[in-house]
Amino acid sequence: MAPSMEKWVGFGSAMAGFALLWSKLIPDHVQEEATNIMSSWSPMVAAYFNPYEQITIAEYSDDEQFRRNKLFDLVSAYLSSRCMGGARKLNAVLAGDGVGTQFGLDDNQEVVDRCHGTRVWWNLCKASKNSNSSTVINVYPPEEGEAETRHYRLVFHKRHRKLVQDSYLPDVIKQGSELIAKTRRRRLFTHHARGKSLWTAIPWKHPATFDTLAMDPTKKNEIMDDLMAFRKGKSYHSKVGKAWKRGYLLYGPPGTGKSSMISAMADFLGYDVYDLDLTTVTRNTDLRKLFLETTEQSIIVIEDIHAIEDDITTRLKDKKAVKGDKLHQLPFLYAKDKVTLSGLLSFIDGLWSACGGERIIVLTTNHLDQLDPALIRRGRMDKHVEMSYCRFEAFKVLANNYLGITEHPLFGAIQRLLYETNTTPADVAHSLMPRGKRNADECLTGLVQTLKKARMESAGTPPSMSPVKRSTKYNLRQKKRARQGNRNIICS
Ligand SMILES: Nc1ncnc2c1ncn2[C@@H]1O[C@H](COP(=O)(O)OP(=O)(O)OP(=O)(O)O)[C@@H](O)[C@H]1O
Repeated sequence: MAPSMEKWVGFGSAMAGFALLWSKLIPDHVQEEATNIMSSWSPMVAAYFNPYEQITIAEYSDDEQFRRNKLFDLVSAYLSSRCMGGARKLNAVLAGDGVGTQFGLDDNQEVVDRCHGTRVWWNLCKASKNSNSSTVINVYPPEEGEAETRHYRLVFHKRHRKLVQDSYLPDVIKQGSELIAKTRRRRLFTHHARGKSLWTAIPWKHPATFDTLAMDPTKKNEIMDDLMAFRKGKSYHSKVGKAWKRGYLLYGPPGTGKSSMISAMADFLGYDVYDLDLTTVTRNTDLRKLFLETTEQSIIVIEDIHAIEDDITTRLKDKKAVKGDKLHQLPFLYAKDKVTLSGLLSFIDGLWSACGGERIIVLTTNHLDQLDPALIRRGRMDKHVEMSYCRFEAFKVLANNYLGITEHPLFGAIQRLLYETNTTPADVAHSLMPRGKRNADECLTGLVQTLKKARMESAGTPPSMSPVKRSTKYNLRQKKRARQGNRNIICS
C-alpha cells in the first residue's frame, strides 16, 4: 500500500494528545493555550515526520475550468502500458486504433512503479465533489450518480522529489504521448447537452480522401498546399500575432462534395472532426464551453449554416414566435437564451477562440447569398471554396474510382455533355455505380442517356446562355448579394 498522509496526520495528533496529558499538570488557561498551539501544530508535526509526498493530477483542471486535463490522459496511457500487473481491478476500453484493448486502473486502485530504482505509488482516486479531502473542483452540473471526480495521486519519498519532478514525470509524459500517438485513430465528435464531457466520440470512418475527391485538380492542389502551409505554420502564426486557426467556407449546390471535402481534409491532416449542430446550442456561453472542450489538431464543422435561422425560429414557436420572423424582430424573446451572431463570431475568432491552437473551422452552405457578410469575411473565413458541378476533370476521377478506367470511347461525348448540363458529382457517381451485372460500357452509356435527358430538361432556358455561363452568372450574383449582406443568418 502507498504510505498514506492520513496515517501521519494521525501520528501528529497522537503526539499532540500526549503533550496535552502533560499539560494537565499546569493551570487551565495555560492548558487551553497549549491545546490551541498543539492542534495547529499537529499537521506540521505530521509533515515533519512523514517522509512521503504526493502529487495530485485531476481529470479536469482547476484553473482552466472547462478543460480536460491532458496530463491525466497521458498518465492513463502510460500506466496502461507499464504497471497494470500489480492492480487487482482493471477496466478495459477499445484502444485508440479501434483494434486492441486498453486497460486502465479501476477507481480507487493502486499500482507500484519504478523510478530509477526507487518505488512510487499511483492511485486512481474517486472523490466526492463535496469532500473536504479533495481539492478537485468540477464545474459541470452533476448528473445523477455523477457527483464525483477522479484524480491520480502519485506518492513518493521526499528524498526523490527532484528525481520525480525532473526525470520521472517528464518520462511519463513522453511515453504517454508516444503511446497515444501510436494508437491514435481519427474520431468524429458530436456534442450532447449534459455530462462532464460535452462531446462524445466515435471512430471516424468516412472513406473520402483527396484521391477520391472529384474536382478540378488545380483547385484541389491549391487546397492541399494551403492545408499543409497551415499545419506547418505554428511559428508563422505566432510571428504575425495571429491565432493558429483557419476558417474554410465550402459553398455549392447539394451533392457537390462539401462533406466529402471535410473528410478529405481530416484524412490529409490526420485531424479529428467536431460536428457542431448549432440548432441544439441555446446560449453563447455553451458555444464557448464547446469550443474550449475541443482538442488541438481538429476540424470544427458547422454544416448548412444558412439553415440555422429557420431552425432557431421554429424552436421559438412555443414562445409565440412566428416562423418567418427575423431574429432581430424578436429581441425580447432572445434576451436570455440565444446564440447570437456576435456569439458565433467570437466562437470563430474572438478571444476565446485563441485559447489553444491548430484548429480549422469549416462552414458549409448551399446558399452563399443568405449568409451575413460579417460571418464570412476574409480573415474570418480565410478560404472560400466553391464546390461546383461535375466537369470533365472531376468526371475522370469518378470514372477511375468507380470503374477503374482512365479512357473510353464515350469519354468525348461525356465531356461535351458535362459542359452543357449542370450535373452534380453525386449524380454522376450514382450513374457510375456498377449495380448488378452492369459493366463499364453499360454504366457509361447510362450516364450519356442521363446527361442527354438533363440537357433536354434545361432546354427551356435561353439557348444564348451556355450552362457554364449560366452557372458563372449565378455565382457572381450570389457573391454580390453576400457582399451587400441583404439577409442575416442570426442577429446579435
Ligand atoms: N466532389 C465529389 N467527389 C467525389 N464524390 C462526390 C463528390 N461530390 C459528391 N460525391 C458523392 O456524392 C455523395 C454526396 O456528397 P456530399 O455529401 O459530400 O455532398 P454535399 O455537397 O455535402 O451535399 P449536401 O449539401 O446535400 O450535404 C458522396 O457520398 C459521394 O459519393
